[in-house]
Amino acid sequence: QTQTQTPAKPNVVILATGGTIASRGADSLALTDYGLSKGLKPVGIEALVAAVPEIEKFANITGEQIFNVGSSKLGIDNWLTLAKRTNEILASKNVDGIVITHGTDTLEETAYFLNLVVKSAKPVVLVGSMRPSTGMSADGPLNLVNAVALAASPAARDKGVMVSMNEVISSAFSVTKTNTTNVATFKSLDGGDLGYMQKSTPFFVAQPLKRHTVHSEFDVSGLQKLPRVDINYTTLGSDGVLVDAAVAAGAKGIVNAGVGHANMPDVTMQSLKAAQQKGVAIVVGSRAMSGIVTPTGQFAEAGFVTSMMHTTQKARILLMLGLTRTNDPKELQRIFEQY
Ligand SMILES: NC(=O)C[C@H](N)C(=O)O
Repeated sequence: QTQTQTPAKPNVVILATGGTIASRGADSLALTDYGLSKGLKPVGIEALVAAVPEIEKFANITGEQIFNVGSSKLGIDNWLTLAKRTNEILASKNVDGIVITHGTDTLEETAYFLNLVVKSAKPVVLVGSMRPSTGMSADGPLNLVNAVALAASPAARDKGVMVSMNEVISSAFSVTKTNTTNVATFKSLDGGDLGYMQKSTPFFVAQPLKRHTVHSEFDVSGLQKLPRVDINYTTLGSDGVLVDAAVAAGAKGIVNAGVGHANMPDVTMQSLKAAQQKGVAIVVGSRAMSGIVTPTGQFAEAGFVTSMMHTTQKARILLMLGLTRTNDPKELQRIFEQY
């Protein structure tokens, strides 16, 4: 008599950090006012998992509550804790992938940070929801099922940190939140989407070409903090007052969100040059949502680093990590071109 062995299910850990996916509203139509601001305690990881027994189909699940806050309340200390715990979990032979539930407001930032500091090729998937768990047509349950299915899939290995929302798979490098409340809020800028989730199966169409995870030189394992980096937002008629304030506050780096191909008023340029004289690393980027800022003209002459294809919020993260290794503008420019 022969026995056919069913292949063992993958093991996926869900690390829960909070956000709308873990929030409750007063009623099913409370889609923008919910959660702690309404005095309603968040849902814990056990309840999140219990609400979607379908995930058992794809993986054996272990849940862990690491934080339970809205993502606008997270700080750099949370990032370091999350990165260290993620690396610990992924180092285990018994873990095949990880899902991180997260508020959507800063989800792209945490995804990109982890994309640079996770030391594993195993799938890492960030997921959230736009509607609270109690909301009508809540998007959290299907998002969570798809995220687990993606993290359990061997096809998702070595794709860098991914975001799985609304049946789309995005890379940490490209993804950004584009709408305050709509469930289709996450869009991929330069680089495009990685693929789709359909029937809870990943269908990839692309893979990231930028350095990430096991291909990254950044390591936060011994770090307790990151260098302060501030962003200055440029508008018609803006000046350098906030750049000067950032220097006074102890910034080690400043990302200027310029207009167009990183352009800015002359007074802003003067403040950035003065900051550079004091040893502050300057990255010039653009408030435009896509495109490249290459090192040309006045910025190259000033020895500023250019943001390449990073939005300013991601340029800030890359500069924070870059500054843990060097403050040589040439090396930082190399980093902005490779990641
Ligand atoms: N949809 C969400 O998750 C938004 C929420 N305010 C958060 O980022 O925590």
